[in-house]
Amino acid sequence: MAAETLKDRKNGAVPKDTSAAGAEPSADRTVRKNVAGPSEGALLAKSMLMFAALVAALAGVVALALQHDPKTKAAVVDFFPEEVVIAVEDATGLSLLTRGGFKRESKSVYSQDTKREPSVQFTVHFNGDGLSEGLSKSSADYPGLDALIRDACLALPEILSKVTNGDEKAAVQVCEPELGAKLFTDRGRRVLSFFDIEDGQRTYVVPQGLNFVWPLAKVGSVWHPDSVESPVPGKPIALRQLSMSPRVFTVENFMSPDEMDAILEHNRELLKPSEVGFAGWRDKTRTSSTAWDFHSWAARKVQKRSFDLLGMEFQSDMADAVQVLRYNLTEWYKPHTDWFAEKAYDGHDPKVNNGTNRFATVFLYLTDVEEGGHTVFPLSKTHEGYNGEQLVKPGTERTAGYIAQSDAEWVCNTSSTALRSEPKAGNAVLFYSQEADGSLDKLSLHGGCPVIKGTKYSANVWIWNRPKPRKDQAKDGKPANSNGIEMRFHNARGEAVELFWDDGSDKGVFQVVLGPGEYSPMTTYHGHSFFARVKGGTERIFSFTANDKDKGKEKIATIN
Ligand SMILES: O=C(O)CCC(=O)C(=O)O
Ligand SMILES: [Fe+2]
Repeated sequence: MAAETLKDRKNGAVPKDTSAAGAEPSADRTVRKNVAGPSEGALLAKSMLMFAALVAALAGVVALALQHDPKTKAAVVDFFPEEVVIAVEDATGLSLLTRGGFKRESKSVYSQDTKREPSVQFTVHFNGDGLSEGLSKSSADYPGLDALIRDACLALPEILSKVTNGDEKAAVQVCEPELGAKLFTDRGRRVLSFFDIEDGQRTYVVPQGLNFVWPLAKVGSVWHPDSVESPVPGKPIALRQLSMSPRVFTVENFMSPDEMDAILEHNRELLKPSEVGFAGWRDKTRTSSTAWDFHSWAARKVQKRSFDLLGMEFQSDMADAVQVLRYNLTEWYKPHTDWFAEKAYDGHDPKVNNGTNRFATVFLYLTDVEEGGHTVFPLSKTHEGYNGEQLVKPGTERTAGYIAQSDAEWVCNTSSTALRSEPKAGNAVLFYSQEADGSLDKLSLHGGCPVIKGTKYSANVWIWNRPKPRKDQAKDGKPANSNGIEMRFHNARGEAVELFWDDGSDKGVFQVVLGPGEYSPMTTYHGHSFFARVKGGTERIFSFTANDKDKGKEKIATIN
């Protein structure tokens, strides 16, 4: 079975070639102006654009300008292809005067002129952990940032051992900045030198192999990330924490009206029922319509902004195409996880052998919805307004991606206290499919509640923790969409069943849980066999082998 089969089932139509991403948008060139006064920074940035060589001269100019005070000296202390930092040394030591230019990509390098960095006090916490006290550090105690990162990372052995599954050798490696251990501020800025840290700030160490996740504060807290620029002047992007577990945030002011219009314009005519292959038939777990947007400038721009939001470098092979959705009246998407639990490709577990899976979803609200259409998180018990009620049947959370129909209906019901994120044009909801240590988060179960009034347009930006598996890594070696057999399994029994791909082993390869009456679409190939068991049972109650003669037909395999 190909990896795409699972995408088909979970998320609708699968594009033929996810690498066919089209023209890259022009890079979001962000002038960093948090340190310098805006006018100095902007001026400097302009100068640099014209002549990089001017940089050195500029430092001289600044130095000259300051000559009236004999105690001050200026020097270029940090020079990247796209950024310059000029520091002024005065009686109190080195203090930063100005910084301008564009995002840098290289590692921190220190000045040739002066190796001194500012002396700052700050705390270091582990990735994602906004709740502990953290380790108190002073830049003055370290010869450089790398030494600090290594030391702070290794000083958190208990958390570290979760990341490395207790492997001490691995712990030394994942804490090594040369190999990729990083430090971030509590505003999502990658720390490349001590200049990036403000006195008293919290910072987060991210071991090699992991990505930064937004640390948890108090539910209801709001902050403005440094990692991303607002597309709407005067309306800064704000992160509002909705839940601790799963890790969910509203992202306010994430898109401009022009961007939303452009995405809608580009995709309106392309929307098709979310499950492909069978004209006129809709899987009842997902009734929306879908279009995959590889090309529109706006989708690419918002996708890139989503990487910025997450503090990650944009990499096209770490994202799916933007998936645009339309929900008409009563349409919905039953709760599910966005990550792939099934072993459709080698290495679906991010914690094993550099595995990769979906890491985070930035779910875009492209229109307001008059009523309904909320994104619901049925397993959250850490949000405002939750009253302790039993939202889903006990045990559901042990079966990733499964929820009983009646529970799904209940959590969308306005009288339940489940966490629901309101669809509001221009906003997004950010949630993580993985925990800060790289494990898949079963509690990230979520769905789109039925639209009660109006139409909901929205879109998924999916970001993976590492480059996605190549199609030829699918378990059966068959590349995607290689002329497979499109079919559906139907559970006609009154109890939930588990479907397995028969790989010849006793256990088989788990595919999906089918509740009573449920269907699951599947792309498979001639000769491939499947079997089913009653959920939790051991006996095989059904078997099926795909046959090429079923190609192009509405093949349904009924489990009864
Ligand atoms: O429509 C929503 O609010 C959520 C949709 C969703 O979870 C998905 O498309 O994967
Ligand atoms: Fe989803």
